[in-house]
Amino acid sequence: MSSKIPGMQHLQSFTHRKEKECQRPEEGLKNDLIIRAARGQQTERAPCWIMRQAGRYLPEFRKVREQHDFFTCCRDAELASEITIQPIRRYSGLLDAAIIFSDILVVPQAMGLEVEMLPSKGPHFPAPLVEPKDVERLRKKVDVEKELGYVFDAIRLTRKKLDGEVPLIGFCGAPWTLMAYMVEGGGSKGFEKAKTWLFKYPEESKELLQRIADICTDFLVGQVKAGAQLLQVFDSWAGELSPSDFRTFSLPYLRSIASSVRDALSTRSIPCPPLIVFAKGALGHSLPEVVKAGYDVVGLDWTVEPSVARRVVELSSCGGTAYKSASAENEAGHKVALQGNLDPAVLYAGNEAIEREVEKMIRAKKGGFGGGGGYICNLGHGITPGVDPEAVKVYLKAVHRVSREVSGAKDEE
Ligand SMILES: Cc1c2[nH]c(c1CCC(=O)O)Cc1[nH]c(c(CCC(=O)O)c1C)Cc1[nH]c(c(CCC(=O)O)c1C)Cc1[nH]c(c(C)c1CCC(=O)O)C2
Repeated sequence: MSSKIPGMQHLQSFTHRKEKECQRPEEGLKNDLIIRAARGQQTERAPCWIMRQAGRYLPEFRKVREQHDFFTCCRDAELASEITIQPIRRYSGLLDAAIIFSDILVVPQAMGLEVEMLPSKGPHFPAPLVEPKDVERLRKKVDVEKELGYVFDAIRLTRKKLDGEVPLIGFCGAPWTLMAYMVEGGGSKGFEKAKTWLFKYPEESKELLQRIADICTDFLVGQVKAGAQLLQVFDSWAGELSPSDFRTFSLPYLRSIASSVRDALSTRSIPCPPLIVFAKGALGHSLPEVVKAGYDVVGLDWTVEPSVARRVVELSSCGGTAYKSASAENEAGHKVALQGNLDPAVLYAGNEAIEREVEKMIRAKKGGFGGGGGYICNLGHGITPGVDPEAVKVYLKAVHRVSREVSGAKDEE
């Protein structure tokens, strides 16, 4: 049918060709450390990036924000790419990835909910979902190209500007975390409203969670097509759920996203970039389950001991009895890598404390991740606004030094 429309055939084959031409994420990169580490490989040092690295602790970001509203920054490709590159420029040679400047809440916006960013209060939904019938207010079908094309534009422009210096990470929020915002109407202490949904309307909650997961899948696939070279799913509020509720209301949707993104890309013959999952606060009880959720990398917060996480991955991949059911091989067939996990508050404590805590995080004899590869250094959550940018430099330099020392020296300690 469509091929009868003049010019359509050409357009279709063009789109097809463009998709076919989609590169492997590491192609053209001057620094592919993070891609190799994400695939479980040994690296000459641990690659490093920082959650929320483009943000309020940077004076250059605050300067842009004086002139422009938060979501304007997200929607304007020039501004979003500029902000994305700010930390790469400032910490030249010290950061091994950029993350596209945007927010997890662009997905609820795309679904039809209004979200404002209130100064010093954070996100606010003027009309949150109060009960299941409110779901009818959401768009039935979300066209991600139409609603979120501005993110894809920002990714394309940022890739151009980065010119292969470091890879670009795309991201989305996890279904449970997004549902929590959509129902609470903003940040929350106890998540009473969102949890009321889970306990009072479990089936409707699952429907909503799956709907969000499907949009996240389309959104992540679109980001890869636009040039994202790794993807991270942020489940910032995973730790608010009991172990059993996490396995009922969060984990299945994290799995769904990983497998659907892999399927969708493979159908289009597009190589799947490494997938990272960050389920904050849930790993104390569910690390083996998250390790086998279909991601290449599991992000850890600071409540998990690095050496213990290493053991969980090791044991499950060599058929150890402790976690026999957990296969630590992801779908790409390599051992799951780990990311994390310095307490962001360490960055307030001065150079000596930063050096000491980096040593603890990385040296195996101190309980750290060690030098066995398959490790991406990060904080255990986002960097906070009050951090001195100079402290970040001290931190990054310490990571380079210590991780270079331990790298490959599996039994150095
Ligand atoms: C929960 C969450 C949100 N957003 C995000 C999460 C998950 C990560 C996490 O748990 O920290 C993710 C996010 N938000 C932002 C990014 C950009 C890329 C990056 O540098 O990491 C990313 C990856 C920019 C932002 N998103 C926001 C800012 C600051 C807003 C401002 O400039 O006023 C930035 C730079 C606003 C935002 N957006 C959100 C909140 C709660 C807030 C307000 C408080 C805060 O800053 O943390 C929702």
